[in-house]
Amino acid sequence: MTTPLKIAVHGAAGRMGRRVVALASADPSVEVTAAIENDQHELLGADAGELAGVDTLDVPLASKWPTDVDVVIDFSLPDAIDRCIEKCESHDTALVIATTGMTDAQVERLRDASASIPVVWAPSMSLAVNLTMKLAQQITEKLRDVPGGLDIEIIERHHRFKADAPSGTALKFGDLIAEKLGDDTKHVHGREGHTGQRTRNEIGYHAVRVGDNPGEHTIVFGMLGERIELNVAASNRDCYAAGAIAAAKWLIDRPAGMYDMFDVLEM
Ligand SMILES: NC(=O)C1=CN([C@@H]2O[C@H](COP(=O)(O)OP(=O)(O)OC[C@H]3O[C@@H](n4cnc5c(N)ncnc54)[C@H](O)[C@@H]3O)[C@@H](O)[C@H]2O)C=CC1
Ligand SMILES: O=C(O)C1=N[C@H](C(=O)O)C[C@H](O)C1
Repeated sequence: MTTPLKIAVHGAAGRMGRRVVALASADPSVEVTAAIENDQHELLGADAGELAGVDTLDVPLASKWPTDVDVVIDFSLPDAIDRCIEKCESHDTALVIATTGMTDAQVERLRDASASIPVVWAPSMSLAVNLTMKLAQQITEKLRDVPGGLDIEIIERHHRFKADAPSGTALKFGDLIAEKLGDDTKHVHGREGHTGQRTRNEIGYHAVRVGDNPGEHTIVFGMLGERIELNVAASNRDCYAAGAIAAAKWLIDRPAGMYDMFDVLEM
């Protein structure tokens, strides 16, 4: 048997961090060796397995950066990202980064780091979401020049606790669709007041925050006379956690570089 991949979960006490710990603890090919949290977290010292609702792992929630780790899986907050990138770089550790809402400067910093460490960065680790992104691009390509015009709007729904809007996934859908629409695409966030008629080159974004929704995206392709709606919805967070663990396993044999879930899923 090969040695299990040593994983550190960054943001281990969060909604996603706990699911990563839970799924990883049931997978013999990986081992959670560290559970990183912010230095003010009230649960520091608690066992990461117990927090995740599985067996005790003897891995305490800690803020100190661990040493013996193959891959860091990050589901945290933008404020925590600078340290995470810096530590992965200085420890020469592969990084799967799932946090959304990063600033442009942080994305630049991540790109710099990927010159020396392998990084998977994706706003959604879900197989279904990434497949839907490809479908959205295909539909856009086919309908872009349809007589009467094509209107594309992205509606995302998430739980009330989500801190960023629109979702990272909605923004990525928009960027991928814009690649097929052309350079003059305008990204329009919500509409209010006397907006005038919709222009032909815009993508509209609408962020709904309700209850405990773990993530849902609907891409509306509206034409005169008919429309297509692509809907992809999570029933729980395990699609993201499983995707992140798959990304960690895939990443470990790669050279330094910036990868995404299309690379991991070979799409
Ligand atoms: N790429 C993907 O597939 C997905 C991405 N996300 C993103 O992941 C992020 C986390 O989502 P949730 O788990 O729902 O949020 P959450 O708020 O439940 O968890 C974030 C965790 O990060 C911790 N944290 C804050 N500062 C830290 C620091 N300095 N060091 C280490 N940990 C720190 C918090 O204490 C908290 O436990 C969000 O940006 C969300 O949009 C969420 C689901 C899927
Ligand atoms: O915060 C969440 O929950 C999610 N965030 C990601 C995003 O912003 O795209 C991915 C997923 O939709 C869940």
